[in-house]
Amino acid sequence: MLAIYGGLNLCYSSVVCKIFKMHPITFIHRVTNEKDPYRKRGSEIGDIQLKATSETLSPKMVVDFVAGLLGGAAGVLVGHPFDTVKVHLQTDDPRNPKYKGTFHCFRTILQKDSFRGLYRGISSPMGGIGLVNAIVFGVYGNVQRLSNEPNSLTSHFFAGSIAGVAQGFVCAPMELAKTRLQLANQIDSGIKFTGPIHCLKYIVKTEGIKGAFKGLTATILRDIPGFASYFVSFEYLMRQVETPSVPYTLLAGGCAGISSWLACYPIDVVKTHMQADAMGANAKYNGFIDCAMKGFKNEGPQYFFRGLNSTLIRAFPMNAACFFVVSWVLDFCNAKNGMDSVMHSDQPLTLVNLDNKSKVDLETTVPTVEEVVRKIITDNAMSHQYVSTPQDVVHSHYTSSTINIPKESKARLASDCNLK
Ligand SMILES: NC(=[NH2+])NCCC[C@H](N)C(=O)O
Repeated sequence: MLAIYGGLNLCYSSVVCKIFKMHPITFIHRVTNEKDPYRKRGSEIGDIQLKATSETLSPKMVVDFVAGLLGGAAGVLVGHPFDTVKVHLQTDDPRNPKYKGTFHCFRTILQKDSFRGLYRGISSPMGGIGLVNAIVFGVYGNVQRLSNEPNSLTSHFFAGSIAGVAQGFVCAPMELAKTRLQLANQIDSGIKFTGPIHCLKYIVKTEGIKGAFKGLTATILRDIPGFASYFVSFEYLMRQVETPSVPYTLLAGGCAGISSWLACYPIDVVKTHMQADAMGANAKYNGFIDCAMKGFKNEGPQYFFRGLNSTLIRAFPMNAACFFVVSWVLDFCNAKNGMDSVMHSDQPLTLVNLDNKSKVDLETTVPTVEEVVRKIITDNAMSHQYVSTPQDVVHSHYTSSTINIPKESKARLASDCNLK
C-alpha cells in the first residue's frame, strides 16, 4: 500500500506557480519506516515534514530549439536516401530509363555506390533543415506554452502557424537554392554552382537581395497550413493513448508528416514553379495566382499533385524520426532539469500525486522509488511540453495531494536514485 495516499491535502502554491508561470514537480514519496523509507512497503507515514519547492521543470527556451535542430538532423539522416532516389528518378532519361521504379532505383544506387551514393549531398539539407527545424520547434514550443490555453488544440494550431511564418524567411532562400541546383540542367544560368551558398551569392549578385527571397510569400502560404496541421495532428494522435510507446510515437510523427504535406501540397507545387521561374523580363509568371492559374490551364487539376507520392514516401520516415528525437530530447532535458531542481533546491517542494494512476498501477508497474521518481518526473516533463499551465496540469492530471519530505529523506532519495 502506498502510505502517502492516505489523508493528504491539497497544497498547491498557485501564487508561486503564477509568478514562475510553471507547475511544480510532481513527486511521489513512498514512506514505510524510518530505516528504509523508500524500498519497503508499510503502513506508516513516518515523521515527515513538509518541504515544497517552486522550482520546476522549466525547460529553458533554448531546449526547444536544440531539440528541433537534433530532430531535423535525424529526419534528414532517415529521409535523405529517399530524396536521392526521388532526384535520380526525376532526372532519369524518359526515353532510355536507367531505373524501373523506386525500389529498383534504390537497389541500383546501393549496388553501384553503396551507402555513400544514397547519402551524397547530405550536408546542405543537414545544415538547412536542421536550422529550419530549430526555428520551427523553438517558435512553436515557446508560443504554445505562452498562449492562454496551452493545452487546447487551437493553441497548437496557432503556434504551428506562427512557426510556419517564422521559418519561411530561412526556408524560402534555402529551397530557392535547392530548386535552382536540382534544376541546374533545365535553368541555364551559364554557371555551374558548387553548392547552395554559391548559388545564393550568385542570385544576390545578379538579381539583388529580393531575388534571394523569391517565393517567400508562397513558402509562407504553404507553411501556415503545413505546420498547423503538422503539430495539431501529432498532438491529437499523442493524446489518443495514455503512455505513447516508441512505435506509437514514431507512427504519430510519420502521420503528422503525411497530414502536413496533404494540407499544403498544391501550394508547394506552385511555390516550386515560382522559384524555378526566371527573374525580370524573362519571368513566365506574374505572381502566385498567375502561376497557379497557368499551371491549372495547361495540365488540369493533376498539376497540383505532381510528385505527391515521393513526397509522402519520404515524409513518413523522416518525420517519424524527427518527432521521436524531438520528444526524446525534450523529455531528457526536462527530466534532468526536474531532478536537478528537486535535489539542489532549498526551497519548499510541493509534492503532488497523479490521479490518473491507480495505487495498484503504481504498486505493480513501478516497483522502486527510483522508477517512481523518474517516471513521474518524465510524465511531468511531457506534460510541460504538451500540457503546460499549472492549473491545467493540476485539474486534468493530478490530485494535488501534498506530502512532506524532510531534508534527510531528500538526501536519501538522491542516493537511492544516484543523483548526487
Ligand atoms: N509543408 C511543410 N513544410 N510541412 C512540414 C514538414 C516538414 C518536414 N521537414 C518535411 O519536410 O517533411
